[in-house]
Order: sequence, then C-alpha cells, then structure tokens
Amino acid sequence: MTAQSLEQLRRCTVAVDLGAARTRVYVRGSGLVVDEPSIAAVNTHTGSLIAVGSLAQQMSGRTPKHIRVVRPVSGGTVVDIDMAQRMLRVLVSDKIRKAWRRNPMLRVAVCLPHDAEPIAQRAAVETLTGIGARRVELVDILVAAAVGCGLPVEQPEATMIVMCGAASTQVAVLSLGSIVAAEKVLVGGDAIDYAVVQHLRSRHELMLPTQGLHPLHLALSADPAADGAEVRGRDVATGLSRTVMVSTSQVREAIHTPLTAVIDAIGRVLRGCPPDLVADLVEAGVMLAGGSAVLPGLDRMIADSTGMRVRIAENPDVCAVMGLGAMLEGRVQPLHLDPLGA
Ligand SMILES: Nc1ncnc2c1ncn2[C@@H]1O[C@H](COP(=O)(O)OP(=O)(O)OP(=O)(O)O)[C@@H](O)[C@H]1O
Repeated sequence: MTAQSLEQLRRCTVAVDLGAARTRVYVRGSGLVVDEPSIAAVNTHTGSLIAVGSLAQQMSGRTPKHIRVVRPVSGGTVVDIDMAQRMLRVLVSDKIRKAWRRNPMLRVAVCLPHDAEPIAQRAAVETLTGIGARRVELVDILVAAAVGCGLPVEQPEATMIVMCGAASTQVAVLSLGSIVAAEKVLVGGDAIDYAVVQHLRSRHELMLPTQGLHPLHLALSADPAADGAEVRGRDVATGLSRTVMVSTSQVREAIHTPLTAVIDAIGRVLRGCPPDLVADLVEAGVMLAGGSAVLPGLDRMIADSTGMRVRIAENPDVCAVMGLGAMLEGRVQPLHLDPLGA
C-alpha cells in the first residue's frame, strides 16, 4: 500500500465488503453498521423485494412458489448488479443516509477478492455508483483483512494471512504493505458444508436442512473419542424425518478433501516466497481470518501440516471490513522510505 493509495482511502466515508455469505458496511466515525447475510427474497409475480439480510435467510428453503430467495453475490463477485443495489439500499438505508446527505461527493472503499477479474471490479464499481457513490476505491481483500487482524503489514517483515470465506480461501504473504505471494482456491465454508451434506446423503441416505450443519460443527470440536452429534434430516427414500448419530471421525473424513485443497494452497504460497520471508514466518506464524476460520480443528490441521504457529484473528469474520475502516479512519501509517539520493 503506497502512501498515495492510503491518502485516497482516507477520503472515503464508507467501506463495503460484499461477501458471498455476508455484506458488511463500515461508516467513518460510526464503525460497523451492517453485518447481514447477502440474501434477498423477491416476489416473482410482482418483482418486488420482500426481505433482505437475516429475514430473507430465515425464508430460505421455506418459501411458497411465488417467493424466490436469491444471492446477488457469488464467489465474492456481484453477479446480479440490480439485485445487489436493491439489497444494499435496504440494508444501509437509515444507517448511512446521514453520511450520504452530508457528503454528496461520497467516496466508497470496497474490498474485492485477490486478483479479481476486471469484470468483477466493474460490477462492484457499478453496484456502488448505482446507489450514489461518486468514486469507488478498490482494495485487495487480503490487504484489508491483514490490516483488520492487526498484522504489521507496512513493516519489512513477512506476515501470512489465510482468509477462509464462504466461497473461497485466499492465502497471502505480505511485506512492506504489498502482497509478495498469494493464492486463491475456490474452496471455502460452503464447500466444506457441501462435503458434509453429500456424505450424509450417501452414507446415511439423509437430506440435511441448512440449519442442521451447526451440530456437525459442534461435533468437530468435541473430543474425537466422543460419540459425535445427533442430526435430524429427511430420509431420501421415504421423505420422512429421521435422526442419525454422526461421529466426529466421519465428519473429519468428509471434509478432508476440501481442507487438503486449503493446505496445498498454503504450501504453494510458501514455495513462492523468498527464503528470508519464510524464515520470518517461522517466528510470526499464520493468521486465520474469515467466517470459516473458527471451523473447529482447522487451526490445528494447518499447524500440523505446516509446522507453523497458527492464530485465529480476534473477530475473524469482520477483519476485512474493519481493515478498510482502519484505513479510512487514518489509523494505518505508511512506512516512509527515505530515498538515499544516490
Ligand atoms: N461457527 C462456525 N463454524 C464453522 N463455519 C462457520 C461458522 N460461522 C460461520 N462459518 C462459515 O463461514 C462462512 C462465511 O464466512 P464469511 O463471513 O467470511 O464469508 P464472506 O466474506 O461472505 O465470503 P467470501 O469471502 O467467500 O465472499 C460460511 O461458509 C459459514 O458456514
């Protein structure tokens, strides 16, 4: 991050993280004002918006035919600009109206997945300008999250962040405010949940409701010797409700493949780093951020396979937007490198 780009971010009033699972909005001077699921419910007859955020999430899987629950953000990219704008307008309505009114030249900072395609960048800019932003600054989510975790990204020392989101896991090594090496794999919390759902379907012939995944996360945190968790779902053949006991070892086996993809990505990033930075990381360790960072046992698995110390950020799910917030509040100081004048 150059001093110039930090200067541009300082002129922003609002920071937005449009995630595949959740939308977060930070307003300068007010803090985090929105943290809601990136979901909208629409009446297909009239086209009108019925609900957004948590309320729309509650409707998911329970709607009559004329109501459709949609996700305007997929894989960290806005795929339905019109719906994303309508959702954002409702989510931020009263929270940033004041900021908007006070500042008709509103500048907004948005974090995007690492190496976002130009089309994804344009979709984010169009979404925000469509709801009133005059200028949109784009920031790599890995830089924003590293700042939000409190990592010393501006220093000449390596820091490693693993951002475990819903749609993807992104890994980076940063030094002197920039990304030295990074990787993105399209495996996140959703793929891990899907692996568990598929396992239950094939092994127990059980279809799981979305809410049923929580006991499985708890089962993972239990003692491996414990029995596991009771899970209620629908029998694939009869359609009737049924309960099965799922053991911790079965859940671990089911999520082994997606987690291996994450471990492999970390390995590739380490191999792409100069040896001096890898030596720094032995001391500094790895920081886990993103909603899936709290998946029980993930930190231990990464520590075992890399031999490095692994920490989970204090509020891992909101690191990226809080990092953007820190930049617009001016809490991130660029490192001034004095030219030697040679
Ligand atoms: N307690 C928990 N245990 C395990 N997984 C969890 C827990 N809480 C949230 N998750 C997972 O975290 C993911 C959401 O993470 P996050 O809020 O970082 O997503 P996002 O920023 O919207 O996603 P992306 O960065 O991929 O766009 C979901 O897949 C969810 O299942």
